[in-house]
Amino acid sequence: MPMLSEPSQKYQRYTPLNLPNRQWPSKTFTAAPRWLSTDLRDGNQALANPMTIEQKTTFFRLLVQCGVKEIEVAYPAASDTDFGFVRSLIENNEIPDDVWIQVLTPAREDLIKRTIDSVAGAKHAILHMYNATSPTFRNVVFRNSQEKTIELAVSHTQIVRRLTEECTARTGTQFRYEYSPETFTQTEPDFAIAVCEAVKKAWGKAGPAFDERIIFNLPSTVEIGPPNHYADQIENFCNQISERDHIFVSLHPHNDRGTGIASAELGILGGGDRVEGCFFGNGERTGNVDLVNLALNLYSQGIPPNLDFSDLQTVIDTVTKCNDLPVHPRHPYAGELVFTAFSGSHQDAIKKGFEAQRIRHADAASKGQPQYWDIPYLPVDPADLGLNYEAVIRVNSQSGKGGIAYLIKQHLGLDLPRKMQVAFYQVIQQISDREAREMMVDDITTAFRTHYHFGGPAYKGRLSLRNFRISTEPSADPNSGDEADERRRFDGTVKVDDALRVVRGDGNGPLSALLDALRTHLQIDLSIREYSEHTVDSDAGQNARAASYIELVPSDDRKSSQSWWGVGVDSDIAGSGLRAVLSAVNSAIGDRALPELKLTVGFNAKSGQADVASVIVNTLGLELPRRFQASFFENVQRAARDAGGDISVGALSELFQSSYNYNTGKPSKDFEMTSWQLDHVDATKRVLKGEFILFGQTKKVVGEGNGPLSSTLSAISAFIEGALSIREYSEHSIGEGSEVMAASYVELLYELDGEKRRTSWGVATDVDITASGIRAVLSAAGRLELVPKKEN
Ligand SMILES: CC(=O)SCCNC(=O)CCNC(=O)[C@H](O)C(C)(C)COP(=O)(O)OP(=O)(O)OC[C@H]1O[C@@H](n2cnc3c(N)ncnc32)[C@H](O)[C@@H]1OP(=O)(O)O
Ligand SMILES: CC(C)C(=O)C(=O)O
Repeated sequence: MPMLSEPSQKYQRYTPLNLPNRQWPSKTFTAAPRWLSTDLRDGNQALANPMTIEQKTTFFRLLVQCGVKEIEVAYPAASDTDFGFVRSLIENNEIPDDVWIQVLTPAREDLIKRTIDSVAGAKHAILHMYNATSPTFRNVVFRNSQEKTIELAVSHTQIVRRLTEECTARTGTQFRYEYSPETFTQTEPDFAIAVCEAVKKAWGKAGPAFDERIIFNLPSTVEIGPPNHYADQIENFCNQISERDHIFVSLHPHNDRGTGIASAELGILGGGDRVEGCFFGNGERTGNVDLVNLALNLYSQGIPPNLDFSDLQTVIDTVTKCNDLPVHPRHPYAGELVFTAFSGSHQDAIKKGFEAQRIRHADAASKGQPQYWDIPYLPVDPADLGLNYEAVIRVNSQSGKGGIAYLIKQHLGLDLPRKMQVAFYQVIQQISDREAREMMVDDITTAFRTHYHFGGPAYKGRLSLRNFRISTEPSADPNSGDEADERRRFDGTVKVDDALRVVRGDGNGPLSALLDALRTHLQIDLSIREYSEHTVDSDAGQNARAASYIELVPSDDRKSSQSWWGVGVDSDIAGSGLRAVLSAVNSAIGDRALPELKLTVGFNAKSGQADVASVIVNTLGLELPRRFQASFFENVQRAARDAGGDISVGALSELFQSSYNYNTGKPSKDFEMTSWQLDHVDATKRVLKGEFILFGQTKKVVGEGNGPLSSTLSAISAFIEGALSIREYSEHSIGEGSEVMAASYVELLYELDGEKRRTSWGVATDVDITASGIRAVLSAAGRLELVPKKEN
């Protein structure tokens, strides 16, 4: 049958109360109500497969753990399982002393008796009896008049009193009494009050103390009106009932209209003291009111809910397992999507909110003021519920730059500049549009690493920085007298595709010097349009690193609409900037062919120092320091003159090896180390003992210094005239993993009375870095034509 065009012919409106002085609309929440969980009764009776004793026990323990102090555990007369469950709680001492278990019974003597038997021996129990009071139930279900309905409630309350007192006398169990005029919201208000007055009188023991109060539970058994009507009904009841201070008014909202939460909240404002409900709103039909939701609503208003959901995921997992019902992904607080924003403007606001809050909190902390939570779109902090921020922002085609930047910040620690956010957003948009799916965090960070050639060998671009040195060059105008005019020089080794290139350039800073080097050696002509940097891992103290961001544009078109962004992170600020330049350069060059390093050429009239150094690094793996390059270049030029022009690559590296006695394969050298031992005498004193070949003869040596190199010099000095000192030293690794070796470079200065000072470079490699340093010193010493000490 289709929906009716005139539904008033089928459905009747609720009858509003005439309550001219209603107070609840201007009241606010100040404290949490008492909570009763009816998961194990009203929740359980609504399940296709009611819980087993094991499931009920697990659920009971969870409720206790969350701090629920009144728990309706069963309808014991319904089944042996329910009866047995109550007995097992008591017999296994599962009930803490401050927890009251509650059991429900209809108004039938045999069933009341069995219900009381189920709780006999418990420390505390609430006996809960109900009978329906509304006209339909009176007429249809019970076929009772109003008088008979009151009589049923009164006579069975008297039975409850008698049987509970007998039980107390027998077992010591302390009872409280709860009475429910079932279908309260559909009952004539005056009649509901009349029934409760009669029950109170029949009970005859209600008093003002906590244990003495009678509980009147006023259920919206079926939610038939809006929440303001429920609030009116509760306020009216609270005003009319006698001895209000001898009563706890309990609310028991269902959710047929989807306003169970609102009904409970307005009902509390109307005077309710206590709320009965289920976790995540399980219960008959559309369920009972959700206690988790109600409690966290209070929490988000700064009111302690007296329930602990600090580990909400465990609560969800336990409840869904026991009920065998899922929690909807959009369920307030608990749904898996409720702390998640997919849409761009939400993400942007959340990201800005977190940034602003960090500053606001630091300020409040410094003034000893509360650090209030105020994040757009997030009413509570997921962390308070034991949830992380992982899911706060998820990215799909509806997302914007802000959300993506937030994830990059969260997961890579990088705070992208605004224009770079826009650029990276386009990268993600393209992927997300193309693949028509949500972009997971891994997708985004991988896209970032791939696009910017960032974060490890797997993401390396065509160009990568092997080593570098930045030095200061005096200004081109020596008369300027301005230190700011000093130029910077970049000397470094860059891996270009598969070859290593020694490059150099200068500029007014390290980055422009690198760009100059790339322009000179690789015909890559780009300039910087935007640069920014920040500290990463700022909590890491000395280990903090710098992140740099660079936008490059073609040098001949600084206003170009096309630009390339790059990012670099390094412990050194210059290093991070240089890496950022190469990151952007990698995007800019794409697949473009670069001028090749013609390793077949070796040396010819056009070759410069860098070309020769490039040959050495590619053939021998040695990354010569700049002044070593210059020194060797002079050798090469001399050799080329002698050879009448060009030198092949092979001859060039042989020349290097023979010049510095480096891995020549020749068995004996005039200066070599055959054994060594370095003793650390104290923090600044080392003693080197060993056997060196000096002037072609094996000598036992001893030297002392503050490190291996000075100790080696001291050991040699005993055998020579004049004085040796170290002018420059550097080292680097060659190879990777277990194959790694150390390469050391030393420039020695030799001073001999009456003679010109001489200098020479030496080089050595060894698996041990100390040994490679000692060998490099001997390699340099061997080229200095040292004068042996005259024998005394
Ligand atoms: C709104 C609520 O959630 S109320 C709680 C509902 N929960 C349950 O019903 C779960 C447990 N119930 C049961 O296991 C069974 O209904 C029992 C064991 C209580 C009773 O079973 P039965 O004796 O077979 O009766 P049945 O289930 O058919 O109940 C209907 C009878 O109880 C009467 N009845 C219904 N509610 C009540 C009540 N609160 N007090 C007294 N009698 C009642 C009905 O008028 C009807 O009586 P009739 O047989 O004379 O016409
Ligand atoms: C037994 C009563 C309180 C009940 O569950 C209801 O009316 O929903």
